[in-house]
Amino acid sequence: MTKPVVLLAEELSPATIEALGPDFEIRHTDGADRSQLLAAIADVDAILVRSATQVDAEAIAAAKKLKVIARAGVGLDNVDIKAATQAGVMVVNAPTSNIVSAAELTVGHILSLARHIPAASAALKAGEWKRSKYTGTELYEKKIGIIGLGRIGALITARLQAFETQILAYDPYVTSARAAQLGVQLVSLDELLEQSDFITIHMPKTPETVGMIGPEAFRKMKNSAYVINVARGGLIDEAALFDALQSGAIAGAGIDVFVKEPSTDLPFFGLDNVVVTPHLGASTEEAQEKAGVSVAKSVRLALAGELVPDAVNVAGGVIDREVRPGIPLIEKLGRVFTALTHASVTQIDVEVAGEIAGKDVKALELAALKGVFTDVVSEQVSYVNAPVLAEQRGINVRLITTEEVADYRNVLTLRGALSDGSQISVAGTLTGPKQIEKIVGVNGYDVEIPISEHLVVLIYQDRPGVVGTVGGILAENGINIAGMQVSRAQDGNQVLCLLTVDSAVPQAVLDSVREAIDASTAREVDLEG
Ligand SMILES: NC(=O)c1ccc[n+]([C@@H]2O[C@H](COP(=O)([O-])OP(=O)(O)OC[C@H]3O[C@@H](n4cnc5c(N)ncnc54)[C@H](O)[C@@H]3O)[C@@H](O)[C@H]2O)c1
Ligand SMILES: O=C(O)CC[C@@H](O)C(=O)O
Repeated sequence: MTKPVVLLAEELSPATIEALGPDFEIRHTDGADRSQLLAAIADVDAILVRSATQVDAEAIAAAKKLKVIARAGVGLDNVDIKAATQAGVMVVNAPTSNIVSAAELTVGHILSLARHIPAASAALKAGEWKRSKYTGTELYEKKIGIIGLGRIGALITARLQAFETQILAYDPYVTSARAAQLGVQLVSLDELLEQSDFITIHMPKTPETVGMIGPEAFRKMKNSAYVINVARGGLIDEAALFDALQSGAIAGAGIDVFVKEPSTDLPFFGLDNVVVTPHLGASTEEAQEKAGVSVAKSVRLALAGELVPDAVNVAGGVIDREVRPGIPLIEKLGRVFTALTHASVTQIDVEVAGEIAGKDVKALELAALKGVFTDVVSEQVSYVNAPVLAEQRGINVRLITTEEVADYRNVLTLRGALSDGSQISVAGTLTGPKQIEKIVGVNGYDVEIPISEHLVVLIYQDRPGVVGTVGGILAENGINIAGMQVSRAQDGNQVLCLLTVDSAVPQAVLDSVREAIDASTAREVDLEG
C-alpha cells in the first residue's frame, strides 16, 4: 500500500521526522523556490512549512491531493487560509511552540539596546577600547510599553518584572482584569507612546495593525525611547523608523522582522543605534523541536481523518473523550441521511441527546456534515469545507442538544427538511462495552441494527410474505443478508425494513425488489470507502 506523502518545504527540526514516524513517505523541497514548490506540492497529502514558503491560492490549487498545511510556528501570514478552507484543506499551526523563545529574544534586544552590547562588541573586535561611548541605561524602574498583551506580551511582562520595571500595555482586546492579574497598567496608545522608555510590539499583522508605528507615533515618543519589534515586519513603517533613528527622534531600535524577508541592505542597517536580527525569534533548538513535534502530531491526526485541536480553520477544537466515539458514528449517519434524501435539503438539525449533550459537541456537527456531503460532491470533503458546502447550498444547519433521552445513554440524530416539504431522519447510538455503532431510527421508525458497510432501506405497505420475497430476490442474486429489522409505523400500516447485507446491492436488483414489493422507498446505503 502506498504511504501518504508529507512534503517538508523548509528546514525543520529532526524531531519532526521522528514524530511523523514510519507511516509516511517524506519528501523535501525548497519552498522558497516557487517553481520547485509548485511541482513538488502537486501530489502530496501534507506540507510542512516555516515562514519562507508562500502557500497561497495558486499553490493550493496546484496541490490536488493536499489535506493539511502545517505551519511549524505561530504566524500564518504565508498561508492563504481562505483558499485552503474552500479546498477542504486543514491548516494547523503550533501556537505556543516558540512564544518563550520570542519573548526571550525580545528581552535580549531590550538589554542589547540598553547596554549597547552589539556595538561595543563590534568596536572592541575592531580594536577599539571605548567605555564612555557605550555608557548605557538600567532597566530598573524604567517604563516598558507593551503593544499587544497576548501570549508573548504576557511572557515578556513576567520576565521584565524581575528587573523591577513598570509595565504599561496597550491592547484594546484585553480586559482590565487580565491586565491586573499580570500586574500591568492598561493605557491608551498615546499614553504608552509618550511615557515609555522601551516600546515593544507583540501584535499580529492585520489591516488594523500594519504601519501602526509610523511618523505620528514616533513624534509622540521620548527622544530617549527605544523601539523593539520581534512580532511582524510592517507593524513599524520602515521609512519612518529610519527617519526617527537618524533624526534622533528616538534613541534606538531592535528589529527582528522586516516588511520583506530576507532583507540584507535596508537603509537603517547602517545606523549605529539599531540592533537587527534575521527573524530569529523562533530560532532556538527548543522552539524548533516543539514546533516540529507539534505539527507532526497534527499531521498524523489530520491524515487519519481526525479533528485536530490546533487546526485554525476548523471549529472542532479539543474533543472530549466521551464525544470522540460519536464522530465516526455520526459521519456514517450523515451518509445514510444522504442516501435517504429524494429532494434537495433545506435544513439539517444535528441532535445530540443524552449524557454527552453537556459537553462541547461542535465536532459532531462537523462530522455529520462531512458524512452528508461525502457521497454528494466530487471534491474531497473534510471537516474544513463541510460547513462551507452547506452554506454554499443554502442549507441551514442547527446543532441541538438535550440531556433528555429515553432508551439509550446517548442518541445522535440527523433530521432534515427537504425542498418538497417532506422530512427525513436517521438516528444512531453506541451500545455495550464494545461501543457497537447501531442505527436506532429511520424516518421515525424504531429499529436497532448494527451499522454495516451495506445497508438496504425499504418502506412498503405491511402485508404477509414481503420479507420472504425480498430474501428470495437477494438470494437469487448471491447477496447474503446479515441482519434484518422490520418496524411498523405507529399511525398506519407502512413498514420500514432495514437490512444489513454482506455485499453491495446492484441498482437492477434493488429495482426488482422495489417492483416486487411495491416499495415507496428502496435505497441502498454503501458505506464502503
Ligand atoms: N519573531 C518571531 O520569530 C516570532 C515568533 C513568534 C511569534 N511572533 C509574532 O509575535 C506576535 C505576537 O504573538 P503572540 O503569540 O503573542 O500572539 P497573540 O495572539 O497571543 O497576541 C497578540 C495580541 O495582540 C493584540 N492585538 C491585536 N490587535 C491589536 C491592536 N490593534 N492593538 C493592540 N493590540 C492588538 C491581541 O489582542 C492579542 O492580545 C505575532 O505577530 C506573531 O506572529 C514572532
Ligand atoms: O522561524 C520561523 O519560522 C518564524 C517564527 C515566527 O515568526 C512564527 O510566526 O512562528
